[in-house]
Amino acid sequence: MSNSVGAVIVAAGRGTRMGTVESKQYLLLQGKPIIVHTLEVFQRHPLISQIVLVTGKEDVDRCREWVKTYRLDKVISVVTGGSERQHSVHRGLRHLQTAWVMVHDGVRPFVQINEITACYELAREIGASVLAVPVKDTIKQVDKDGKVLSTPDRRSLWAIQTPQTFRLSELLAAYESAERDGFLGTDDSSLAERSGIPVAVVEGSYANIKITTPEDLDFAEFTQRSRGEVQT
Ligand SMILES: Nc1ccn([C@@H]2O[C@H](COP(=O)(O)OP(=O)(O)OP(=O)(O)O)[C@@H](O)[C@H]2O)c(=O)n1
Ligand SMILES: C[C@](O)(CO)[C@H](O)COP(=O)(O)O
Repeated sequence: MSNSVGAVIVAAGRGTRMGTVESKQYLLLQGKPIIVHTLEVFQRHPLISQIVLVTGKEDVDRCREWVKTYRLDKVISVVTGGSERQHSVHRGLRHLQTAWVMVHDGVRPFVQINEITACYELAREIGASVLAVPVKDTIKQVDKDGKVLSTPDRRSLWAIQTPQTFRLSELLAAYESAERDGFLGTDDSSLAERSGIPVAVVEGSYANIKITTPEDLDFAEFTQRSRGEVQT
């Protein structure tokens, strides 16, 4: 139990920026739903013993079917999410029984096995970890009228991805505290940070995109095809 690792995969969003009728996590990539590609990476990882999939109420049945069809036997529960990502993660966390948890976006199917391992190892050492990449562009802080306020030093800026790894009990406490205080964050680490949990970054890959807008689908098709060709 002390080293056991579970994953909460969140897929209860509506994908409004993608603009498709079908929610983006269920669009097909090389003939398979994006969410299944994501689940398969965690299913394959030897460290992961349990997976909780969080999805929309109307999608629970088809997700359970895919769990059977694709033999995703580490998936212990398919549960319904909430109106914000944070609520969906919180619901998922309550169903895990492991010591450690990795929270991951269902629409990041290109995370690699070695990245998951590195995230777990750094979390064990530091307390918590997030996968991330250094930003490539210059970032400016801009006010509501479009006026540039400052240019932060790029060397200290990282674009944060998932997985994000924590002790399950500590992350649950951070989620309870955020709920009590009405704090809404855009990632899990921001809740951990405000609870005083030390978090460190693991340098990942620019390929671990969050499929968000239509142009991401071209990249996703290309990446999935080329990875398939390398494996065959
Ligand atoms: N209420 C929500 C919102 C988001 N997510 C999940 O969190 C991940 C990251 O969210 P994002 O890519 O921003 O997805 P959406 O919220 O679906 O996209 P949009 O903001 O364009 O509607 C996705 O796997 C999404 O399904 C979730 O489980 N529950
Ligand atoms: C958690 C996350 O993937 C980190 O990049 C991201 O913040 C989630 O995106 P959302 O738009 O806030 O749902």
